[in-house]
Amino acid sequence: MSFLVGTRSSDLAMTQARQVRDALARHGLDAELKPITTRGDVDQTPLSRLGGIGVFADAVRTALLSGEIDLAVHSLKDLPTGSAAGLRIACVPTREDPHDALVSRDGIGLDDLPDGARVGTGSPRRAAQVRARRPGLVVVDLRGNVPTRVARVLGQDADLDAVVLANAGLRRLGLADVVSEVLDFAWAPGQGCLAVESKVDTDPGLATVLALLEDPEARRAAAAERSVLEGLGSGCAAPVGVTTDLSRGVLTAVVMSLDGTERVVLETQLPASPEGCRKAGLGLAADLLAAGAGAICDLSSPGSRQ
Ligand SMILES: NCc1[nH]cc(CCC(=O)O)c1CC(=O)O
Repeated sequence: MSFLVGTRSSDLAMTQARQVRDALARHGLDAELKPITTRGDVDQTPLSRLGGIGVFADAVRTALLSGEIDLAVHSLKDLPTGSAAGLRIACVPTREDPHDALVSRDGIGLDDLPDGARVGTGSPRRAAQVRARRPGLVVVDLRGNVPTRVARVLGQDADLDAVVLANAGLRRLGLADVVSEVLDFAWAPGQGCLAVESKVDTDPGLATVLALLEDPEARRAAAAERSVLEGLGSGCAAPVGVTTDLSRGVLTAVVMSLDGTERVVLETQLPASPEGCRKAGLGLAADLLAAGAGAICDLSSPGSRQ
């Protein structure tokens, strides 16, 4: 019996799904890839207007529920925080680097770009962080898959001086060489993690193997980080960044104004269980709101959280 692994049709999504397929094969399970085109791949409207949450995941989840595929491989940060009826995140494999990366020409770092340089990102969080660090730079809205975005800086018709992308996506695509600087920005909740989703009542043999691919540390960090967004009620066009330091057991969250001039930063201790981590993240979100996070940006509007 061969299982069908569904994912978005982008290079990155297919590469991620291939990794999961290969891991299943190492445990003796046969699986094939099935690309699924989503609204987020077809529509080039800025994510902050498209109603970001779930834009990439919905079509893949529908295919999973209908039995067209047996597994869905998502970038965890693109999954809506609420659970989907009948589905579960069967495993969170070992996390890639969660940081953002700057891609510029000649390896120029963020602090060395000249004032007026044009930096591309479609993420309000990344835009706020770039503006906070370098108010003299011009942030340009950007969509498209990872290679397309890199080409805006390094391609023939380059029109930007730099772009900010997830280091995880670049590394998975074998593009680590183009990175000029790994940024110390607070990252998007779940960035660098995959979520392998199945039906609650999936094949028991498949469920057993998926449990072997689980990285408990990645699951804890993902649970903590995602619950911050859940607690803020964010979709989120709101610039929300997090960092998790599992060795110290600390989750930090930052809510920024879009122009990068204001921020509220708080941290909390993480307990051992994923459910405890989720509660800690929800508590941190409540504390952020009590500290005025809702006054510096619109936390409720839908949009990108890349
Ligand atoms: N929103 C698009 C998206 N979803 C996941 C990744 C990269 C991989 C990851 O963050 O795990 C990206 C590209 C990016 O943010 O640059």
